[in-house]
Amino acid sequence: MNDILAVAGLKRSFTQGGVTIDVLRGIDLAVARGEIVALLGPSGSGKSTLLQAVGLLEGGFEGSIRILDEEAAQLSGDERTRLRRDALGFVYQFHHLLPDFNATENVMLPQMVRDVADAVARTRAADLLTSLGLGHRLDHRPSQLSGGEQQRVAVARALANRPALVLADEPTGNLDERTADIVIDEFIRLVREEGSSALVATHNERLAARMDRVVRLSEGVLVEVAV
Ligand SMILES: Nc1ncnc2c1ncn2[C@@H]1O[C@H](COP(=O)(O)OP(=O)(O)OP(=O)(O)O)[C@@H](O)[C@H]1O
Repeated sequence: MNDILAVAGLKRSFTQGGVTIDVLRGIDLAVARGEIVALLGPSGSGKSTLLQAVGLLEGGFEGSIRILDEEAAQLSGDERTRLRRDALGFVYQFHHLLPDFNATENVMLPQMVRDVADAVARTRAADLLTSLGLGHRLDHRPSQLSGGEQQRVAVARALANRPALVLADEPTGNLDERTADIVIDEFIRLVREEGSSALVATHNERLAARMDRVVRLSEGVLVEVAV
């Protein structure tokens, strides 16, 4: 079984003020080991909703989500947390780095949660940051970094625990075009080097075309897009 992620018949609706919107109407999606898949779709089409379900951050959906062959619906809360911590990495539009910690410490943190020894976590953090061109910024706090640098630290943090799958929600949405290109290329390179896989939500077709495969979320279902 080579799929890191297998989603089948995934549905999610929201009801507010007596009105129900069917955001996900039956999503089928597989991400193979080593594959980088772009998830395209206009604002409000449900990209974040899908990533939150796959990231085991939200319940309330119908259908099947299998990560590394484990069916999410059959797991207890603790088991879901364990699977999320061990198998998934996250990058968001805003970096969400801790302001009082420097770049190295921010990348060490997810490793500390998994009881990785301090020295090992520090070396891993420095290696990742150096690979992303931040070897001269290891001791800088987020406020002392540019937007592109902050986002690269967030990428390093997402990969720190060697996740099988990285979920990225508009990872370059806050960056100018040129910086976005650089960060997404670095992201793709590092995911490949690390032997990880990724599902990347974006509304940017140009960035999507750099990935292995593109799917588009439209009217609550996914359609494959030729690139
Ligand atoms: N908790 C919630 N309660 C009610 N409606 C919600 C909730 N979360 C999302 N929605 C609705 O679901 C739809 C999809 O939202 P979602 O954030 O997944 O879209 P998106 O494609 O990620 O958009 P964007 O590109 O703007 O981030 C929207 O119409 C939104 O209003």
